[in-house]
Amino acid sequence: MAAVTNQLIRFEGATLKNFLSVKDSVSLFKTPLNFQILPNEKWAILGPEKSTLLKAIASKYIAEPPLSRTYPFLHQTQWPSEVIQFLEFKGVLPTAHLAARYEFFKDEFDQTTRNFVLGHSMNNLHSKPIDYELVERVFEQLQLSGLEDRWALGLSNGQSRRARLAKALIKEPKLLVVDDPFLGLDPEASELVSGVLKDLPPHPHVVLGLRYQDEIPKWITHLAFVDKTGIINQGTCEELSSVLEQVRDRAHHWNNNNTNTASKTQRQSVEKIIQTFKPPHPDATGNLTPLLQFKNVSVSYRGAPVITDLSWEVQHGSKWHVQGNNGAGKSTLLSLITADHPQSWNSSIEMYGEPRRTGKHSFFGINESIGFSSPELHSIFPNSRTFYETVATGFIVGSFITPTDLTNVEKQRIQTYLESFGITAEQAQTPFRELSISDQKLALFIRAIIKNPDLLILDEALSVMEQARIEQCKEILKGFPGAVLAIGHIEQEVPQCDHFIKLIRPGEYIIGDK
Ligand SMILES: Nc1ncnc2c1ncn2[C@@H]1O[C@H](COP(=O)(O)OP(=O)(O)OP(=O)(O)O)[C@@H](O)[C@H]1O
Repeated sequence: MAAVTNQLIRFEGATLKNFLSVKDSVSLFKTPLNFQILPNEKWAILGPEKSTLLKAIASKYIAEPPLSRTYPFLHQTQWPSEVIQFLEFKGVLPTAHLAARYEFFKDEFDQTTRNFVLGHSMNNLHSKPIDYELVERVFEQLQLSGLEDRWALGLSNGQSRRARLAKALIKEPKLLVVDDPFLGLDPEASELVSGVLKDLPPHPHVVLGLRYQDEIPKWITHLAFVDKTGIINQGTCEELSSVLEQVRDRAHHWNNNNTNTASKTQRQSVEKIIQTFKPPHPDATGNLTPLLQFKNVSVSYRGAPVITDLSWEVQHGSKWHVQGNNGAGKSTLLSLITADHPQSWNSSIEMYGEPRRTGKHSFFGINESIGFSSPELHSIFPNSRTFYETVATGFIVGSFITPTDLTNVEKQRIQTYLESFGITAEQAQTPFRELSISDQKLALFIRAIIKNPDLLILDEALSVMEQARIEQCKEILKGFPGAVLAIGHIEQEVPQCDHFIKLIRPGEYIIGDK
């Protein structure tokens, strides 16, 4: 490799190891890494192992031999780990439990968005005092102005992602590594974040992690594709454009390409599971009461309305795309249904034709017939559960404890789903923390559907998955007889729906057919 002194980062025959892992002798990639980034280049890393390479770029893991990974652009007195910010978005800000976002006694425990962003910046990376001008600029650029005094945990998914980026930027890193920068962002917010990352001055340099199906920002100059073997392709966007097309095509035509995925017989077994679904019973007059009804429902936070006079009916088996920009109130709406929201105990909300009432209905009773997956759930799910255990927790409402008394039918049902997704026995026993983010989401998806719920809530449930996994989940949902409410900003990541509800602003909703 040519000796260029101002390289940003250089891997030369580097073998990476995770010294924290029990398998500490195993290298993370099968082949050594040879890779360099120059300061005028803007790289995006793609592929199933993108997060591993991004972490390696961000100075995580051990590189062997010791000088096989270097940061020539850094002053020798600076430790890479102190001047590099690695940002990954595993969902909203982690909380102790799901309902925490919506609780009212939060002030004494929580912090404002401003304090969250400033964090421990007094001890910032260069031990410099906070640059308040930079803070103001970053708040403005990321359109966080107006949210400074709001409770950080109450921020919507998209708002909290922008707040985390702000937090990283005001630490004035020299290198900013961002995995999945656009996930969960509405198209406007994606453009905003892309613009901010593009216009960052040479310091910090930026490296992005993207999925094959993502649109590559025009300002990205180079790409690297990574899988378990290591870097399989690297070069300029132009050089790799046809390879990228081929990869995208392969994923897109997953249904015609059965390698490494479910066989026809396995898919048939899943169909059999779904056929065990109990159909809804019509009343004495032959009418079917809607599964869910909202009758002029309103929600506000400290007087600020989020949902106003919403009336909406969800019929058994109907499939809905819940749409709206970041902060429009989609998660609030769904938390009303799952009774995670304090204002869920509201007689204007009816399920199976019965108005919600405290005393008559309980959180557990309500959720008996609901399955769900969301960014909130993803961020608090216990890391030590294996893939299999994660799915098994779906049989018990509101619990992350693995049931010890699964029936044979339940065990068989889990097995069938795992086989249908091509999950090997070894993967099934892998702890959640060691699964790729795509497979973590898959485990949560199967957990949501495992008990054949009457209502399946998929809040960005397919969003971080690899394309082939998304297609597999969509395929299963096509035959799913329960009702589905799906949130997703990218159409490709939303299952096939017949209806949509679009939240525009409080009091303004569009409800229609797709
Ligand atoms: N506990 C709370 N206190 C104050 N405001 C809140 C609280 N929870 C949510 N909000 C605000 O209500 C609005 C709606 O939030 P919600 O999470 O429902 O939006 P969303 O449509 O799901 O957004 P996203 O697409 O970003 O996930 C946001 O402005 C959010 O900041």
